Amino acid sequence: MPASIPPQPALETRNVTVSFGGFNALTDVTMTLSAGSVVGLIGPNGAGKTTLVNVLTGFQSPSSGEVLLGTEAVGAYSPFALRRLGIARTFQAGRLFAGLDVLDNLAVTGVGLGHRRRAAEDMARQVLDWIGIRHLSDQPAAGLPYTDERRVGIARALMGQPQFLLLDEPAAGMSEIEAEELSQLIARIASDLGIGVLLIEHNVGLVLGVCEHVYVLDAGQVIEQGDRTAILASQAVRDAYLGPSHEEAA
Ligand SMILES: Nc1ncnc2c1ncn2[C@@H]1O[C@H](COP(=O)(O)OP(=O)(O)OP(=O)(O)O)[C@@H](O)[C@H]1O
Repeated sequence: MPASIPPQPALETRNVTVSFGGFNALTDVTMTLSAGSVVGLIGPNGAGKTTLVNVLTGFQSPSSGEVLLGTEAVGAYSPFALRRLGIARTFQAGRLFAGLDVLDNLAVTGVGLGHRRRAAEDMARQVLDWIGIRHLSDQPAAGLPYTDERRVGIARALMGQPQFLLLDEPAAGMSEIEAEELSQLIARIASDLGIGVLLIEHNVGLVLGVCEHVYVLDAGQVIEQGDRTAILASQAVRDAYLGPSHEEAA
Protein backbone atom coordinates (compact mmCIF):
# COMPACT_ATOMS: atom_id res chain seq x y z
CA MET A 1 0.00 0.00 0.00
CA PRO A 2 1.47 3.41 -0.95
CA ALA A 3 2.91 5.59 1.83
CA SER A 4 2.34 8.85 0.00
CA ILE A 5 -0.27 9.53 -2.64
CA PRO A 6 0.69 11.57 -5.72
CA PRO A 7 -1.94 13.96 -7.19
CA GLN A 8 -4.39 12.08 -9.40
CA PRO A 9 -6.66 13.08 -12.25
CA ALA A 10 -10.46 12.97 -11.98
CA LEU A 11 -12.70 10.49 -13.78
CA GLU A 12 -15.60 12.28 -15.45
CA THR A 13 -18.51 11.90 -17.80
CA ARG A 14 -19.56 14.95 -19.76
CA ASN A 15 -23.02 15.03 -21.31
CA VAL A 16 -23.06 11.27 -21.81
CA THR A 17 -26.05 9.76 -23.59
CA VAL A 18 -26.48 6.00 -24.17
CA SER A 19 -29.19 4.85 -26.58
CA PHE A 20 -30.38 1.28 -27.06
CA GLY A 21 -32.34 1.48 -30.30
CA GLY A 22 -34.58 4.48 -29.77
CA PHE A 23 -34.49 4.24 -25.97
CA ASN A 24 -32.14 6.43 -23.92
CA ALA A 25 -30.81 4.54 -20.88
CA LEU A 26 -28.76 7.70 -20.07
CA THR A 27 -29.41 11.25 -21.22
CA ASP A 28 -26.83 14.02 -20.93
CA VAL A 29 -25.18 12.69 -17.76
CA THR A 30 -22.31 14.74 -16.33
CA MET A 31 -20.53 13.56 -13.20
CA THR A 32 -17.11 13.72 -11.56
CA LEU A 33 -15.26 11.27 -9.37
CA SER A 34 -12.16 12.61 -7.61
CA ALA A 35 -9.27 10.85 -5.93
CA GLY A 36 -9.77 10.05 -2.26
CA SER A 37 -13.48 10.81 -2.19
CA VAL A 38 -16.56 8.60 -1.97
CA VAL A 39 -19.32 9.54 -4.38
CA GLY A 40 -22.73 7.91 -4.35
CA LEU A 41 -25.02 6.97 -7.21
CA ILE A 42 -28.62 6.16 -6.34
CA GLY A 43 -31.90 5.94 -8.19
CA PRO A 44 -34.91 3.66 -8.60
CA ASN A 45 -34.80 0.40 -10.57
CA GLY A 46 -33.97 0.96 -14.22
CA ALA A 47 -32.66 4.50 -13.58
CA GLY A 48 -29.44 3.80 -15.51
CA LYS A 49 -26.95 3.22 -12.68
CA THR A 50 -25.39 0.06 -14.07
CA THR A 51 -25.30 1.57 -17.56
CA LEU A 52 -23.30 4.50 -16.16
CA VAL A 53 -20.86 2.13 -14.44
CA ASN A 54 -20.54 0.23 -17.72
CA VAL A 55 -19.70 3.49 -19.51
CA LEU A 56 -17.04 4.40 -16.92
CA THR A 57 -15.41 0.97 -17.19
CA GLY A 58 -15.46 0.48 -20.96
CA PHE A 59 -18.25 -2.15 -21.07
CA GLN A 60 -20.53 0.31 -22.88
CA SER A 61 -19.55 3.10 -25.30
CA PRO A 62 -21.47 6.36 -25.02
CA SER A 63 -23.70 7.20 -28.00
CA SER A 64 -22.63 10.80 -27.44
CA GLY A 65 -20.68 12.79 -24.85
CA GLU A 66 -17.26 12.19 -23.35
CA VAL A 67 -15.60 10.06 -20.70
CA LEU A 68 -12.44 11.72 -19.39
CA LEU A 69 -9.63 10.43 -17.22
CA GLY A 70 -7.87 13.69 -16.46
CA THR A 71 -7.58 15.24 -19.90
CA GLU A 72 -7.57 11.92 -21.78
CA ALA A 73 -10.78 10.97 -23.63
CA VAL A 74 -11.28 7.28 -22.75
CA GLY A 75 -14.87 6.67 -23.92
CA ALA A 76 -13.83 4.24 -26.63
CA TYR A 77 -11.29 2.32 -24.50
CA SER A 78 -11.79 -1.37 -23.71
CA PRO A 79 -12.48 -2.62 -20.17
CA PHE A 80 -8.97 -4.10 -20.13
CA ALA A 81 -7.35 -0.80 -21.17
CA LEU A 82 -9.28 1.10 -18.50
CA ARG A 83 -8.37 -1.49 -15.87
CA ARG A 84 -4.72 -0.93 -16.77
CA LEU A 85 -5.25 2.82 -16.38
CA GLY A 86 -6.47 2.20 -12.83
CA ILE A 87 -10.27 1.95 -13.08
CA ALA A 88 -11.50 -1.13 -11.23
CA ARG A 89 -15.01 -2.38 -10.54
CA THR A 90 -16.98 -5.00 -8.73
CA PHE A 91 -20.06 -6.64 -10.17
CA GLN A 92 -23.50 -7.16 -8.65
CA ALA A 93 -22.84 -10.90 -8.61
CA GLY A 94 -19.29 -11.51 -7.34
CA ARG A 95 -18.03 -13.16 -10.55
CA LEU A 96 -15.20 -14.89 -8.68
CA PHE A 97 -13.41 -17.86 -10.26
CA ALA A 98 -15.48 -20.58 -8.60
CA GLY A 99 -12.88 -23.34 -8.99
CA LEU A 100 -10.09 -21.38 -7.23
CA ASP A 101 -9.53 -20.55 -3.60
CA VAL A 102 -9.62 -16.93 -2.43
CA LEU A 103 -5.85 -16.33 -2.57
CA ASP A 104 -5.67 -17.72 -6.10
CA ASN A 105 -8.62 -15.58 -7.19
CA LEU A 106 -6.57 -12.51 -6.28
CA ALA A 107 -3.24 -13.89 -7.49
CA VAL A 108 -4.62 -14.79 -10.91
CA THR A 109 -5.90 -11.23 -11.21
CA GLY A 110 -2.42 -9.93 -10.31
CA VAL A 111 -0.84 -12.14 -12.97
CA GLY A 112 -3.42 -10.86 -15.47
CA LEU A 113 -2.29 -7.33 -14.62
CA GLY A 114 1.29 -8.26 -15.50
CA HIS A 115 2.83 -9.33 -12.16
CA ARG A 116 4.90 -12.48 -11.69
CA ARG A 117 3.12 -15.26 -9.83
CA ARG A 118 5.12 -14.88 -6.57
CA ALA A 119 4.71 -11.09 -6.53
CA ALA A 120 0.99 -11.46 -7.27
CA GLU A 121 0.59 -13.86 -4.32
CA ASP A 122 2.47 -11.50 -1.99
CA MET A 123 0.28 -8.63 -3.10
CA ALA A 124 -2.84 -10.78 -2.64
CA ARG A 125 -1.83 -11.56 0.97
CA GLN A 126 -1.23 -7.84 1.64
CA VAL A 127 -4.64 -6.90 0.27
CA LEU A 128 -6.41 -9.66 2.24
CA ASP A 129 -4.57 -8.55 5.41
CA TRP A 130 -5.46 -4.92 4.83
CA ILE A 131 -9.15 -5.75 4.46
CA GLY A 132 -8.99 -8.16 7.40
CA ILE A 133 -9.98 -11.35 5.55
CA ARG A 134 -6.65 -13.20 5.35
CA HIS A 135 -8.34 -16.13 7.14
CA LEU A 136 -10.34 -16.75 3.95
CA SER A 137 -7.20 -17.37 1.83
CA ASP A 138 -7.65 -21.14 1.46
CA GLN A 139 -11.43 -21.12 1.18
CA PRO A 140 -12.84 -22.20 -2.18
CA ALA A 141 -14.55 -19.20 -3.78
CA ALA A 142 -17.54 -21.35 -4.73
CA GLY A 143 -18.59 -22.00 -1.13
CA LEU A 144 -18.20 -18.50 0.29
CA PRO A 145 -21.07 -16.89 2.18
CA TYR A 146 -22.54 -13.95 0.31
CA THR A 147 -20.93 -11.19 2.39
CA ASP A 148 -17.47 -12.78 2.22
CA GLU A 149 -17.87 -13.13 -1.54
CA ARG A 150 -18.52 -9.37 -1.71
CA ARG A 151 -15.44 -8.56 0.36
CA VAL A 152 -13.28 -10.86 -1.76
CA GLY A 153 -14.68 -9.12 -4.85
CA ILE A 154 -13.51 -5.80 -3.40
CA ALA A 155 -10.13 -7.32 -2.50
CA ARG A 156 -9.72 -8.55 -6.05
CA ALA A 157 -10.61 -5.11 -7.41
CA LEU A 158 -7.88 -3.60 -5.19
CA MET A 159 -5.19 -5.78 -6.77
CA GLY A 160 -3.07 -3.56 -9.01
CA GLN A 161 -3.72 -0.51 -6.80
CA PRO A 162 -6.46 1.21 -8.83
CA GLN A 163 -7.03 4.97 -8.82
CA PHE A 164 -10.79 4.49 -8.99
CA LEU A 165 -13.05 1.78 -7.66
CA LEU A 166 -16.67 1.40 -8.79
CA LEU A 167 -18.80 -0.70 -6.45
CA ASP A 168 -22.04 -2.01 -7.96
CA GLU A 169 -24.50 -2.75 -5.13
CA PRO A 170 -21.90 -4.15 -2.72
CA ALA A 171 -24.34 -4.22 0.25
CA ALA A 172 -27.11 -6.17 -1.46
CA GLY A 173 -28.28 -8.93 0.87
CA MET A 174 -26.21 -7.68 3.83
CA SER A 175 -27.51 -7.20 7.36
CA GLU A 176 -27.34 -3.75 8.95
CA ILE A 177 -24.19 -4.66 10.88
CA GLU A 178 -22.50 -6.08 7.79
CA ALA A 179 -23.45 -2.96 5.80
CA GLU A 180 -21.95 -0.78 8.56
CA GLU A 181 -18.69 -2.77 8.39
CA LEU A 182 -18.73 -2.36 4.63
CA SER A 183 -19.19 1.39 4.93
CA GLN A 184 -16.12 1.57 7.20
CA LEU A 185 -14.11 -0.39 4.64
CA ILE A 186 -15.27 1.95 1.84
CA ALA A 187 -14.27 5.01 3.88
CA ARG A 188 -10.80 3.49 4.51
CA ILE A 189 -10.33 2.72 0.81
CA ALA A 190 -10.81 6.41 0.05
CA SER A 191 -8.98 7.95 3.01
CA ASP A 192 -6.06 5.51 3.43
CA LEU A 193 -5.45 4.50 -0.19
CA GLY A 194 -6.49 7.77 -1.87
CA ILE A 195 -8.80 5.89 -4.22
CA GLY A 196 -11.86 7.62 -5.71
CA VAL A 197 -14.85 5.36 -4.92
CA LEU A 198 -18.17 5.38 -6.74
CA LEU A 199 -20.80 3.59 -4.64
CA ILE A 200 -23.92 2.39 -6.44
CA GLU A 201 -26.48 1.19 -3.93
CA HIS A 202 -30.16 0.66 -3.25
CA ASN A 203 -29.34 1.07 0.46
CA VAL A 204 -29.81 4.85 0.51
CA GLY A 205 -28.94 5.08 4.23
CA LEU A 206 -25.54 3.53 3.57
CA VAL A 207 -24.89 5.91 0.68
CA LEU A 208 -25.92 9.03 2.61
CA GLY A 209 -23.81 7.90 5.57
CA VAL A 210 -20.51 7.40 3.73
CA CYS A 211 -20.63 9.62 0.61
CA GLU A 212 -19.52 13.24 0.47
CA HIS A 213 -21.45 13.83 -2.75
CA VAL A 214 -24.39 11.91 -4.18
CA TYR A 215 -25.86 11.83 -7.69
CA VAL A 216 -29.49 10.77 -8.12
CA LEU A 217 -30.48 9.23 -11.43
CA ASP A 218 -34.06 8.78 -12.59
CA ALA A 219 -35.06 7.56 -16.04
CA GLY A 220 -31.49 8.10 -17.26
CA GLN A 221 -31.11 11.69 -16.06
CA VAL A 222 -29.36 13.29 -13.09
CA ILE A 223 -32.32 14.77 -11.21
CA GLU A 224 -30.35 15.85 -8.13
CA GLN A 225 -26.84 15.98 -6.74
CA GLY A 226 -25.25 17.24 -3.55
CA ASP A 227 -24.41 16.28 0.01
CA ARG A 228 -26.62 14.34 2.42
CA THR A 229 -28.56 17.45 3.43
CA ALA A 230 -29.33 18.44 -0.17
CA ILE A 231 -30.48 14.93 -1.10
CA LEU A 232 -32.71 14.59 1.97
CA ALA A 233 -34.28 18.00 1.27
CA SER A 234 -34.95 17.32 -2.42
CA GLN A 235 -38.54 17.11 -3.61
CA ALA A 236 -37.33 15.68 -6.94
CA VAL A 237 -35.71 12.77 -5.08
CA ARG A 238 -38.87 12.12 -3.06
CA ASP A 239 -40.92 12.15 -6.25
CA ALA A 240 -38.54 9.73 -7.97
CA TYR A 241 -38.71 7.22 -5.13
CA LEU A 242 -42.32 7.61 -4.04
CA GLY A 243 -44.00 8.92 -7.21
CA PRO A 244 -45.22 12.51 -7.75
CA SER A 245 -48.67 11.61 -6.45
CA HIS A 246 -47.51 10.87 -2.89
CA GLU A 247 -48.03 14.51 -1.85
CA GLU A 248 -51.62 14.52 -3.00
CA ALA A 249 -52.24 11.26 -1.17
CA ALA A 250 -50.75 12.65 2.07
N1 LIG B 1 -28.20 -3.72 -23.35
C1 LIG B 1 -29.39 -3.11 -23.17
N2 LIG B 1 -30.30 -3.09 -24.17
C2 LIG B 1 -31.49 -2.48 -24.01
N3 LIG B 1 -31.88 -1.84 -22.90
C3 LIG B 1 -31.01 -1.85 -21.87
C4 LIG B 1 -29.73 -2.47 -21.93
N4 LIG B 1 -29.10 -2.30 -20.76
C5 LIG B 1 -29.94 -1.61 -19.97
N5 LIG B 1 -31.09 -1.34 -20.65
C6 LIG B 1 -32.23 -0.57 -20.13
O1 LIG B 1 -31.72 0.68 -19.68
C7 LIG B 1 -32.38 1.08 -18.49
C8 LIG B 1 -31.37 1.32 -17.39
O2 LIG B 1 -30.86 0.05 -16.96
P1 LIG B 1 -29.77 -0.09 -15.82
O3 LIG B 1 -29.54 -1.56 -15.62
O4 LIG B 1 -28.61 0.77 -16.13
O5 LIG B 1 -30.55 0.52 -14.57
P2 LIG B 1 -30.20 0.41 -13.03
O6 LIG B 1 -30.44 1.77 -12.45
O7 LIG B 1 -28.84 -0.16 -12.85
O8 LIG B 1 -31.30 -0.62 -12.53
P3 LIG B 1 -31.29 -1.60 -11.24
O9 LIG B 1 -31.29 -0.74 -10.04
O10 LIG B 1 -32.58 -2.35 -11.42
O11 LIG B 1 -30.07 -2.48 -11.36
C9 LIG B 1 -33.41 0.00 -18.17
O12 LIG B 1 -34.66 0.39 -18.68
C10 LIG B 1 -32.88 -1.21 -18.90
O13 LIG B 1 -33.91 -2.09 -19.26
